[in-house]
Amino acid sequence: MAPKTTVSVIKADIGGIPGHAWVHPKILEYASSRLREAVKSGLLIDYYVFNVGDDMSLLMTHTKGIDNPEIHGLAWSVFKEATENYAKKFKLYGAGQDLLKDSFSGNVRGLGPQVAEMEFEERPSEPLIIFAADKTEPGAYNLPMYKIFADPFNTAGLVIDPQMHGGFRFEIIDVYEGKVYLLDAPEHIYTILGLIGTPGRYIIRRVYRRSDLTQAAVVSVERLNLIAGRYVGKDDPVAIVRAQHGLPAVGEVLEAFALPHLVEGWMRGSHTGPLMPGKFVSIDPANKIAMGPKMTRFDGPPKVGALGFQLHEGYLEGPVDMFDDPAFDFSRQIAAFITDYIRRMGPIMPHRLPPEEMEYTTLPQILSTLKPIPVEEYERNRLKYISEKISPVAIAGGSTGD
Ligand SMILES: O=P(O)(O)OC[C@H]1O[C@](O)(COP(=O)(O)O)[C@@H](O)[C@@H]1O
Ligand SMILES: [Mg+2]
Repeated sequence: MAPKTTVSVIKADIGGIPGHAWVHPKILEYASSRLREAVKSGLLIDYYVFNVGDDMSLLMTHTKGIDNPEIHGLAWSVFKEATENYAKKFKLYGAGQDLLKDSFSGNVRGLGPQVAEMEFEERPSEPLIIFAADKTEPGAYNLPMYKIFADPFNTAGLVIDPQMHGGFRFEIIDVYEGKVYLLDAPEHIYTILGLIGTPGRYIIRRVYRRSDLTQAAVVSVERLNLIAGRYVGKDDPVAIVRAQHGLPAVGEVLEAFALPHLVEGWMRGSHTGPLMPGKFVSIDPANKIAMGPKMTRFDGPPKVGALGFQLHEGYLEGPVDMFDDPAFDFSRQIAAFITDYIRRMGPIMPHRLPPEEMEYTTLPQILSTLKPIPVEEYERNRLKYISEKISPVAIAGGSTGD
């Protein structure tokens, strides 16, 4: 059997410049130098460091398999030391934000960083697209993943290519209950949609070609708020998709991002907004660094970046910035238009998220200071209540400052 290659993407927000907009170039340089050493020592075959917004991703190739303590340990130490030596020193905003626990015990899952990893035997040619998004959550990939692997109006190959005609198997995780649903397209598409239409809870985590169980995609599914029990930013997710030769073509993978669908996240993790396909600002092949899109308007809008590679024996040829093309300018304009439109709703739902999703934000702290009056009691004494100089509702639990 041919040796297998593992592709790991581990990402964390360890501090932004300014605020939550971008990653400091020195942090990317530091991470690149650490991963270069890991190549020299033989732990990694190849790597690339990049960011989208304030999240830094470490793309690493090796032969150690998924969930490997040495690979996870390397990522953890890069994030930890970059936090200590750069983010804290420069007083970057939210230094160490995603490093939720102090002790590392072999795996970064559950500690804050997002992880997407896949181990596979390389095909004769292996195109890969790596996605990273900021100001949103793992369920943001539900709709594109569904389109790529189950929607013939997106992916012509589902109709035309005999290797794909048997469809794909979706692994969907319920992040609240810790349960997995395995469902097949096309037979179960209505059930799949019934689940993934709730992207905050049911997340497409892996996709397999049914004819031979080739894994085609993996998405990171860590939910920070569920780990931390409080608002610590959104779970800006990463994903890996393999393309071509019996899997969706590169263009079919990208097609799913042409219409900027609405996702949860954006400002304070509390708003719905369009997922804009973003362009990278610069690519530095010598240092293996790609500097990604910035978060600007209302800390967004939520953005996704896509880097394309050809993989060979673990080496990464590329990247190609896949959304840096006039074909996606129109998508960006649509996203800008939706941004402008939806922003006019201000703090009103559905622009602001529903109460269940606000549970982990700071809004409950504000609302809990109010002491509303029972309706009957109020109706009996309405004149007394309305004549009070300052609202008796706000005053009862301490002024909210309104
Ligand atoms: O840290 P603060 O000033 O309380 O602000 C909350 C911040 O949380 C965020 O939602 C964090 O975004 P990230 O999840 O990308 O870190 C920003 O939109 C916002 O600026
Ligand atoms: Mg972020």
